[in-house]
Amino acid sequence: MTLLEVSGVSVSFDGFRAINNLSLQIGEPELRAVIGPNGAGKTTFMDIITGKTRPDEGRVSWGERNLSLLSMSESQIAREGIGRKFQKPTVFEAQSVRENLALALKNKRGPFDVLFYRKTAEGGQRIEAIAEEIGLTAHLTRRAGELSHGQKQWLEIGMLLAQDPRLLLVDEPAAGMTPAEREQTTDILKRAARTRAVIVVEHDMEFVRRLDCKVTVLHEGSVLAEGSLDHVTRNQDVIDVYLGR
Ligand SMILES: Nc1ncnc2c1ncn2[C@@H]1O[C@H](COP(=O)(O)OP(=O)(O)OP(=O)(O)O)[C@@H](O)[C@H]1O
Repeated sequence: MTLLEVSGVSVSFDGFRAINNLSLQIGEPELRAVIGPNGAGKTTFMDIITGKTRPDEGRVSWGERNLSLLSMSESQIAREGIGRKFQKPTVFEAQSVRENLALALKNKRGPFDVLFYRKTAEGGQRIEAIAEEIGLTAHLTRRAGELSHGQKQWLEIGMLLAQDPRLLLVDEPAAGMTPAEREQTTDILKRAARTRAVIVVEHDMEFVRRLDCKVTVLHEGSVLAEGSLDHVTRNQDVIDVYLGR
């Protein structure tokens, strides 16, 4: 089913159209990569979905009831189940990996989770399961500040997964990672996208290839091409504006 539908969205900053009549749909579950040259509008696109930037025109509808995200605040959107991973990891460095995950579980969206979360066996099991999912089982007792850059990124992805998002937005996860970390990151994102929608903005083509998913190429605030990576990289417009430079 379609989870997110962006249609005819435009936004200008000081007369410059950063997003120009943008339309795209994301399914549930789905893994989607969004690529495009600098200034194509990738960050602004995510800012619109999360409610940080309000478009001048268009619609953004969400879920089976086609709710308009444009009439919701940033925190309402987060409670709807839209999580965002920024480029820079923001984990609690002085706390252990386990404590970081426990904190994220405690702050889980939804009224019941906040009221009834206890240090229960179930909470412990969830932490173990998430640690397994992000490949940090062997590091649960370590201070987050001691982790490598890649491990911190995984921990933050784990903290977002603890909130059980329906849509996870991930901004340039490969940046600053070693090749081995990149490989593990693609595995984590692919696994996460089995049960939810995950949108990954990424410049690294090798990384996008390994994600092995549908790709949307943005250019000047609109969709230039969409399809498999092979399909879009054969597109002459994509070669001209993005790949051939
Ligand atoms: N708040 C703002 N005020 C003015 N201009 C902005 C603002 N936000 C974005 N822009 C402009 O809108 C255009 C799109 O920017 P955006 O950051 O969305 O592109 P991007 O595809 O994420 O680029 P990059 O790959 O460099 O991160 C750019 O020309 C940028 O300078």
